[in-house]
Amino acid sequence: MIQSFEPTVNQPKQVDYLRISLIDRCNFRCQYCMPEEAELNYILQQDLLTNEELLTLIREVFIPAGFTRFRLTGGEPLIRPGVMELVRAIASLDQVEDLAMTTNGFLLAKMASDLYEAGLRRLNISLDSLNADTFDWLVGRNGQSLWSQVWAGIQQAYQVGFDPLKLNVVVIPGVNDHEVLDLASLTIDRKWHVRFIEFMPIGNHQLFSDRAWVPSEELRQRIRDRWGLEAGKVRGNGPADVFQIPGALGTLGFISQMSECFCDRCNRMRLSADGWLRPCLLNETGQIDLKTALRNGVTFSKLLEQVQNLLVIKPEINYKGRESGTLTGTYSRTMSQIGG
Ligand SMILES: Nc1nc2c(ncn2[C@@H]2O[C@H](COP(=O)(O)OP(=O)(O)OP(=O)(O)O)[C@@H](O)[C@H]2O)c(=O)[nH]1
Ligand SMILES: C[S@@+](CC[C@H](N)C(=O)[O-])C[C@H]1O[C@@H](n2cnc3c(N)ncnc32)[C@H](O)[C@@H]1O
Ligand code: SF4
Ligand code: SF4
Repeated sequence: MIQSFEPTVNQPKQVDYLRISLIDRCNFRCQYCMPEEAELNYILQQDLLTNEELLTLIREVFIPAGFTRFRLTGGEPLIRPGVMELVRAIASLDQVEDLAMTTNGFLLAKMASDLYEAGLRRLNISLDSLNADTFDWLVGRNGQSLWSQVWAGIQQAYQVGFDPLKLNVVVIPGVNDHEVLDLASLTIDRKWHVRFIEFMPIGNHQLFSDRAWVPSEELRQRIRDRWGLEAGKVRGNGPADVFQIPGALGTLGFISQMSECFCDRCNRMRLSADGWLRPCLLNETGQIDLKTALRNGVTFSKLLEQVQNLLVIKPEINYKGRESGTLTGTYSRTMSQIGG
């Protein structure tokens, strides 16, 4: 497996990265994603892609279409039955250059070691607060302190050797934005990569209208004022702009889909747990139902052709709604259903 860091340059990217949602369910109810009161129609068991179907699509369609990097997400990927076997099978494919997972970390203390042994090397873990009460409120599980369980999962993943280890923080004004310096300081003597994500209007519209989002540049200025901030020496495959505190072991990433536009370097598509291929997170145009086609016996070459056609038109589909009001529209699938 090839390490995925590369020099700091922004250039148009080949679309070679597939985010796969393994399941739309979750053991958390994050306020910004799938709050307790949200009425969600979960995918029925029979509509989920089976492990075998998913592997077939990766082997026969996505790899031939040029995808070499895969991220497993959800919902919560670690509650997907058979996740370990799936990781092992994907990691063993020769053409797979990068296999990563985005998780809430709750089950990592007991699963990190087996995941590493199965071939996973990169983990992005959500950690929105260092305060147990704020965290429990944010993940919608008041009264049960989950923070220490997630923190133990992060430590375990670090010890097992996951590198890079990234922590994702969705910054919500008045909720956790005052913790930005504390969270940033985690990178000083640990080789962790803390990424601040601007809150997007998918998931909890009420919270978004009440609180809105904090521009990354404002966060950077606070960090600059405290320690100074320089361009990161390495960057990932994704939308984050990478910086670091001078002399720090880790880095700081800023995912700024509200204040900036990184769509010109978009290198990804998304596959939902029920087999819909989506060319853009924030634009619902152009999705294709690969599961139904596969189950109806459409040939692999025909499926490949459909994906290749979608790749051709993806630049036209990439998110263009900033000025035309898409941000206030409602999406038919939420973040937990798309995979972030
Ligand atoms: N607008 C937009 N946001 C994205 C995109 N990819 C990721 N994000 C945002 O970044 C968050 C964190 O993404 P991760 O799942 O950690 O993955 P990543 O940052 O792309 O991963 P790396 O491969 O480690 O760089 C997602 O939940 C989204 O909020 C994208 O293509 N477009
Ligand atoms: C949908 S979750 C799925 C994976 C896993 N359950 C987790 O939380 O890491 C993927 C990412 O989406 C982010 N996310 C969810 N809703 C968001 C929103 N409305 N705005 C910005 N990021 C969001 C989460 O913080 C997480 O980093
Ligand atoms: S952000 Fe992740 S952990 Fe939180 S509710 Fe959404 S899917 Fe679950
Ligand atoms: S908003 Fe769409 S086009 Fe832009 S980076 Fe995200 S997925 Fe790609």
